[in-house]
Amino acid sequence: MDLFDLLPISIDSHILLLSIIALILYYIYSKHNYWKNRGVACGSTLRLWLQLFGILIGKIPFWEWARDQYDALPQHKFCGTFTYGRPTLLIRDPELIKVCLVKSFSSLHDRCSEPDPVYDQLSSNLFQMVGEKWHQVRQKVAPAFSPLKLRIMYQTLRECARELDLYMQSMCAETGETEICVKYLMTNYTMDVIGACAMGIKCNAIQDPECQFKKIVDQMMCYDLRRNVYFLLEIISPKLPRLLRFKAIHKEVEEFFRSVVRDTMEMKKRDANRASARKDFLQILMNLRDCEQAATAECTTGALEADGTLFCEDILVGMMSVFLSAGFEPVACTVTFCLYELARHPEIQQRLHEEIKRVTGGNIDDINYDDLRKLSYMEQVIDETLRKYPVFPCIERICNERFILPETSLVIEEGTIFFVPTISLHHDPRFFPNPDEFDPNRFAEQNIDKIIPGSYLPFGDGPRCCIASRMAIMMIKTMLTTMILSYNISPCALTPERIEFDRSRYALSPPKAGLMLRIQKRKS
Ligand code: HEM
Repeated sequence: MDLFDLLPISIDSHILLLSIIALILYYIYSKHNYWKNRGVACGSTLRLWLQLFGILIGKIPFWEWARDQYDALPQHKFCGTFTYGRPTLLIRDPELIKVCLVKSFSSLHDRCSEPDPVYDQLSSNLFQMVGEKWHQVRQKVAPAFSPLKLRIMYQTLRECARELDLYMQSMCAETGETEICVKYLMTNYTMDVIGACAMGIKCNAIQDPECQFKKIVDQMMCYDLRRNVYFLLEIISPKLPRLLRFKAIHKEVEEFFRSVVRDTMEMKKRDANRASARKDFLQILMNLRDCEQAATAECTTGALEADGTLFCEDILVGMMSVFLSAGFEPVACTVTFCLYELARHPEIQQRLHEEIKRVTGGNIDDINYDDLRKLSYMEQVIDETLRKYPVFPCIERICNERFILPETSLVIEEGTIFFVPTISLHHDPRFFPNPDEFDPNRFAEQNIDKIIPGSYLPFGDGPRCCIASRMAIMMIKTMLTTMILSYNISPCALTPERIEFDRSRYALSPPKAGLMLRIQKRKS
């Protein structure tokens, strides 16, 4: 009796099984040689594939995989790896990162996942768009984030901040203090802000934390098996998910967004003539769509092709979904991390409080847009928070044409993925000495020149960087001013010594169980 006789399958099945295993091993081996044959350093293949399996089943977050690859080959400027079957170049050198993201943009202008408007309606968004269409949409949408537009938007932020303050006052009403899950509080508040700025809708997440809107947006930022399988299929071949009719997003999420955007557009049309109508992003996109429709009606042979409409309903829905999901989590997480560090560093919090008091005159209702710009120490604190906790921990690009990696003779094939592990750069002692220490002084005027270009990338770099970085900083500043001017933040018995990140999120996120801090009303 041999080993095979013990197994409950036939000899044909054994041969099939062994052939499949042999094929997989051959595939892995041949992939490993891909970089070796090109003279590019590459880490252990077995470890890499085990990690990728861990990502697929949701046990390892992507950023941990990238960090591991970065640490494996410390003496190299870049190293070869694989994202499932796709050759991937992980860049470790700040100068080369700058070159790739900025100078070589024409060869590296897209991210890995392509939109498929027919099959996945939420994918028609700025984050996923590729090529010329991305370029045109970005150009048209960028003015919505100009300082002038932000100044108008600031009024909406202040209204939301007032609600946050009222909520905090009610929490501290009895004893003057409370212990609160700041992640939960900031997530709800950010949802209200993003809902109001993006679509002019009142989510009321602070008052009603169970609101459906928040649940849906929250779901979009979570790793789950469905998403990971989709990602795997897409990396094997971008057309594969479509062929298999497999979607990354649950149908209910897509339908929810579509109906919210449709209803809000209807409401806006009805309110169009009212002076109080809000100037939110949806309104800006609707105006762009109206201009486009008018231009197409006047001139059918214009710059846009017959099927090249930029602002159709799918794009409006997709853009709203990305503004909500890309905006909500990073802002909420950054403020949570910041409050945690301020609680642990009372001297930094004190200096920040003094600055806010000096700049604003101490009255929360008097804080205006220009005051925010004068808060230079707060900027240092935010920069350091984003250094220690880069909520977007990796930047990715896909090579859209064969090109030679600058300053090398390495030919990069079309379809190769480029990975920049921001989290590793921000924690590399070569660029940031004592990286675990929270030290806003790194970003003080006299030290700013010591930061090596390409080593600090919280908002990415080059033409494809975060379109809303100024808006994000304005939101974070508004939240911090509201909290720090009137409340003292300190650790409580449940505050952890070290933060364990939530491994089920795309973004670097505080622990799933929450992050508890003590909040006391200040006396003056
Ligand atoms: C602390 C807050 C935020 C951080 C740290 C952050 C960071 C980033 C990063 C790293 C990227 C990728 C950049 C690259 O690939 O080079 C990105 C892209 C993007 N972000 Fe943000 N972001 C934040 C807030 C927001 C907000 C509030 C919105 C919208 C309301 C937003 C909308 C976008 C969009 C649409 C893109 C894609 C841009 C494009 O491909 O053209 N982000 N963000």
